[in-house]
Amino acid sequence: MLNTVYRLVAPRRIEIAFTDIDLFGEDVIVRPTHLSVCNADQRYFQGTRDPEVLAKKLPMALIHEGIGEVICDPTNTFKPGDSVVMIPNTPVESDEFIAENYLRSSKFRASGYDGFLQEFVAIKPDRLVSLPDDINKYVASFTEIVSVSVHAISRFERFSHARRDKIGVWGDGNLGFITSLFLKTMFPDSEVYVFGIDEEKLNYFSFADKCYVTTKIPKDLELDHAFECVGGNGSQIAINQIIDYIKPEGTISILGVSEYPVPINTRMVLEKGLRIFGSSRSGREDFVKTVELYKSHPEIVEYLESLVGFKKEVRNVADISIAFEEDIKKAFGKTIMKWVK
Ligand SMILES: NC(=O)C1=CN([C@@H]2O[C@H](COP(=O)(O)OP(=O)(O)OC[C@H]3O[C@@H](n4cnc5c(N)ncnc54)[C@H](OP(=O)(O)O)[C@@H]3O)[C@@H](O)[C@H]2O)C=CC1
Ligand SMILES: O=C(CO)[C@H](O)[C@H](O)COP(=O)(O)O
Ligand SMILES: [Zn+2]
Repeated sequence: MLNTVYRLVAPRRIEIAFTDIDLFGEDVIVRPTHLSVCNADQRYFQGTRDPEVLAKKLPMALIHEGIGEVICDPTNTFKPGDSVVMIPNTPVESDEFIAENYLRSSKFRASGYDGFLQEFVAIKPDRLVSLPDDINKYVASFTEIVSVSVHAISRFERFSHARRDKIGVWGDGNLGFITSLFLKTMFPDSEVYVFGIDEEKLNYFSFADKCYVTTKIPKDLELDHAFECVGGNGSQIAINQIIDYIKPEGTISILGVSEYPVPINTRMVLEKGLRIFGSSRSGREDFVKTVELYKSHPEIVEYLESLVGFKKEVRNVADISIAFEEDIKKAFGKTIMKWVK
């Protein structure tokens, strides 16, 4: 079957390519319905990655956050019409100690390998997780970034000491919102404090115990542990501020992506005996856990509705480009493209 793939060939230039899809192989054929834009897509779209990286990874279809409906499944795992979330990480081996998203051999869609911006996606059945029929599809479209938070919090549970009375989250954007919301859900006895730049954005964090603008943090405030969800140029200030406010033996979870190495106050990391760990992407078990949490805590999905930002119906390259350009301008929330057949 002929498939249309929407590939970024150069910054801000998306072109159509045609590929052939085997309907009788081992892949499920999914028609993407709702696709959500990640900051990583924007770094490729705007060409802010290193030119060498762009030269190596383009052309490729963007988007690694998305859901769709099953068209056909030669493996009989899914039925036509099933609503599914697609997992972008694609492992080719397994390891006893190293999670699928950290194996250097794994491929990741929209990072050097075609993402979900295609008419049809051919995908292994274990890279799909069924969604409840009645879930808000705009919210479900960004399940991948939610699963990244769930993954980092699950690792935090393994790495941090058990006094978790006060946990700080730096970043008043999407990842900060999701991480603080899931910390409240997964550690209901902990107080979650959010630290951001903009009071208006912090108003969205109604579930948090306290919110602070980073220039007005009380001097005597102390945290047991903290998450950095800022990335980019803000990473350095955020990580060093965390180091200032965290108690000895605390754990810092780093999630923000930076293009350049970030200088941090290692002297205080040593003096306080801090543990710092990074997390990137997620795997099948994180997606399954995320969908289970949607079902067991339906209020999560309601809170996540606040992140549904600009909705764009897309039919062609021009519509897709508008979605990416509008996403650059938005103040808060996710941009979601809905395919119109
Ligand atoms: N590890 C992973 O697998 C993943 C990593 N990411 C990365 O996480 C980062 C955040 O993503 P996302 O939430 O979508 O992006 P957003 O831009 O929505 O959020 C970042 C927020 O942090 C705010 N900020 C800037 N400086 C500071 C500071 N010093 N202290 C506190 N907040 C600050 C920004 O404010 P302002 O806009 O005013 O600058 C913005 O609101 C990105 O680098 C992204 O690429 C995303 C998904 C998965
Ligand atoms: O967004 C992400 C996961 O959801 C990661 O930040 C992204 O996968 C990093 O990959 P790349 O090197 O292509 O930016
Ligand atoms: Zn992402």
